[in-house]
Amino acid sequence: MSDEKLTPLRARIDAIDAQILALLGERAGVAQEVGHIKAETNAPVFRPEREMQVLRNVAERNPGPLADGDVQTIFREIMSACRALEKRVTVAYLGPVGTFSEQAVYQQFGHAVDGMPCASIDEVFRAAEAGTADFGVVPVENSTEGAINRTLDLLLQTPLTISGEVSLPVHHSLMTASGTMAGVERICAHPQALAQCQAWLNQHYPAVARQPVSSNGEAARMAAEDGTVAAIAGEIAGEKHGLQVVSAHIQDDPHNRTRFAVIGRLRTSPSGHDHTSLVLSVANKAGAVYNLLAPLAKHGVSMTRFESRPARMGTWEYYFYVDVEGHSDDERMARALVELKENAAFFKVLGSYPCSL
Ligand SMILES: C=C(O[C@@H]1C=C(C(=O)O)C=C[C@H]1O)C(=O)O
Repeated sequence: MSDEKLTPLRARIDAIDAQILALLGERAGVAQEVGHIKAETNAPVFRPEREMQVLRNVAERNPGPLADGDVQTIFREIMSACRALEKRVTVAYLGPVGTFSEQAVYQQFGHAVDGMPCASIDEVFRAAEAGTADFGVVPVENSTEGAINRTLDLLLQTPLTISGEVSLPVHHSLMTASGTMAGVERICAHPQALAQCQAWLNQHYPAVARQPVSSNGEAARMAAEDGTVAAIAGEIAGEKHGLQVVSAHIQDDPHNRTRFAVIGRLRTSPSGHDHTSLVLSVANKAGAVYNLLAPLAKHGVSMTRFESRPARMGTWEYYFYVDVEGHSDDERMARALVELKENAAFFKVLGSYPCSL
């Protein structure tokens, strides 16, 4: 390769980088000014609806050849760093480090945040409720395995609201310290991950014992210390513990995704493309659910999710977790919600938030 040809191109890249750097500095200065105004009025630093609008804008204006998703990743980090100049937010998540929940934190907030790994979903709620963390990130549903019931139960009681959602592709790998399955006696992972890889495991390692553990991160940690253990986890968790991949993408559904909720005290304003999450319940009689949901159809509000959970207090039969398109401040939605509330024995708006990218 001739450096003669590369040298002038590299000089151009250096000159462009200098311009980018100067503009980044200018942008950060403006963000600091925003920060001062927010501090005077005690306004929230993190504005998910505004950040989502910026990300949608850059995808729309992207001249190429960079992919929209890559440009958005860059701008997410720019906003994260700018926001950290106003105030660094602390975000609790289901740990340990290296979990998909941690990835979801970075997907929503960028890397200029203080992550707070918690031992359980309950602890994430507690940290956000007590104010030790500004926000929490909890898994809500998986496309293969369905609802994360503990999260649904805790959402019912919490005074927090959902201020954002994150949808992550979840790819699992089988990993060991050596990169081979020689000497492996058990395959460890979180029960959800074992379930998501069930058919693949039955086909490839039917004779190896499967052991559910508290998280995939914990499985990766065990595999790093013990040559008889193989872990199923995301490759980031494997890298953190120095594991090598035996087989990649072993989840039964190649489109496997997990949806996470961002919980906090912040009531997110409309972004123009939002979801609203509700919990409802009705007395157990014929046609009750049909009547309950009628206001949505009447006001043209589309439902994107309907999930039921048995009520364990005895008063009502089921709680319905319903997601609809739009923001609770939208006129049509506000009218539908008033009527829904009249029909419901239990009614709670969990929050309105921008749809994930
Ligand atoms: C600068 C602001 O504060 C934060 C940082 C943003 C950014 O860097 O673009 C956007 C929204 C906020 O989370 C703002 O509210 O506009």
